[in-house]
Amino acid sequence: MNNSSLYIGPTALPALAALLARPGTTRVAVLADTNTVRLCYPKLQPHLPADHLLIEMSAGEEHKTLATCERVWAELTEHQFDRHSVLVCLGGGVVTDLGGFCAALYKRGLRCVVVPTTLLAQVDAGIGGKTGVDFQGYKNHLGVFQLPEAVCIEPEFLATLDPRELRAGYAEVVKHWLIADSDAFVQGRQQGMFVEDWALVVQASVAIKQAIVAQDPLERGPRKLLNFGHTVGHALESYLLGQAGRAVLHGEAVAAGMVCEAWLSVQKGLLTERELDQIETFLFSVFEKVQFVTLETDAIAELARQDKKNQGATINCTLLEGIGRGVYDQPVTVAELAESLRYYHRL
Ligand SMILES: NC(=O)c1ccc[n+]([C@@H]2O[C@H](COP(=O)([O-])OP(=O)(O)OC[C@H]3O[C@@H](n4cnc5c(N)ncnc54)[C@H](O)[C@@H]3O)[C@@H](O)[C@H]2O)c1
Ligand SMILES: O=C(O)C(=O)C[C@@H](O)[C@H](O)[C@H](O)COP(=O)(O)O
Ligand SMILES: [Zn+2]
Repeated sequence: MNNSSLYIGPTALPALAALLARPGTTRVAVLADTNTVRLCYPKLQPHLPADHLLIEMSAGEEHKTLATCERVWAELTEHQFDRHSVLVCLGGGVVTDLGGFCAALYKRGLRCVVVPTTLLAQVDAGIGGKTGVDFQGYKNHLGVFQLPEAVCIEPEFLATLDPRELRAGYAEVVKHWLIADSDAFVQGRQQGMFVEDWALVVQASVAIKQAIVAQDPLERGPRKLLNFGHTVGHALESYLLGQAGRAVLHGEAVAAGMVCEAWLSVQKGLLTERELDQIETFLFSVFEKVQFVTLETDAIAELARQDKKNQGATINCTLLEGIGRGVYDQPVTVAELAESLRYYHRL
């Protein structure tokens, strides 16, 4: 995989304009959801060629599906987009995951530029080339690794973000600290969500993710560190997504998953009770508890059998061997995952 160019801050949108004006570029489409069309697209428009095509999709995880991709592909086809065209993905992780996937498959690949507009997408989803959609209730079950040509991060987009969405993105920031930066965790615990300059948080978090992805872009090994909190988190998110009125945001599920997987780390003798307490106290100071009943824990844990880190019947989890030190390929059982959910439920 080649590298993506990365632009963060005031140079990001002018850099996008320069990329789109590159000789040989045939057409430009912008994929945005109903909210980013309204709140972010006007800021992007001056940096786009006048004849660009706007493709709008419905907002929300429930639309991260093949059906939405089909609509995107149909529009690109109708407007005769070729491989020298560019798809600009303007939105949160749903738009960047789905748009990146559409770009990778359309005519076996057209150019793609990511303009992430949520904290979660700026620190995580927009970086590293994991693209995909949900399928049959399983998270990101269909997807490809395909780096975009460029990632253009303008932290000013965060100004219109709902506080709940900002918090959800913060979960992935905390994940980066827990797997790779103990000092940032110590500092972050003091600061909490009272952040003066989100651009600095974004920059530091992107650096952690990029360093890990650079070592292992296709997730054969160390990239699995970035999945801390996701074995349980994705199971919980998938379980609740299918139930009316109970869906939680990806970051909220990951925050819960990190508590469960930190607890599992203690059970495996990798993390101390004191460290678990620090992690839990901090996460519960930011995130509300995800609601489920103990009767549901087995069914939730069962969903981890489809986790992409698994090998055969072995469920491989990423755990912590200390704050700031993730460790991947740690085998866990469905029973242990269910027990971790019961622990979380009792807190
Ligand atoms: N590919 C990866 O590496 C990766 C990493 C983490 C998460 N993800 C995926 O990302 C998705 C979650 O992403 P998300 O949290 O960004 O959710 P999202 O894309 O659903 O965006 C959250 C909400 O915020 C709105 N929004 C976006 N930008 C806005 C802005 N600037 N102002 C106001 N509203 C805005 C969206 O319309 C949406 O309603 C999940 O599907 C998750 O699986 C992927
Ligand atoms: O970039 C990665 O690698 C990650 O695992 C980042 C995660 O935060 C993200 O949610 C990712 O989409 C999960 O991937 P999956 O392979 O578990 O679907
Ligand atoms: Zn995630």
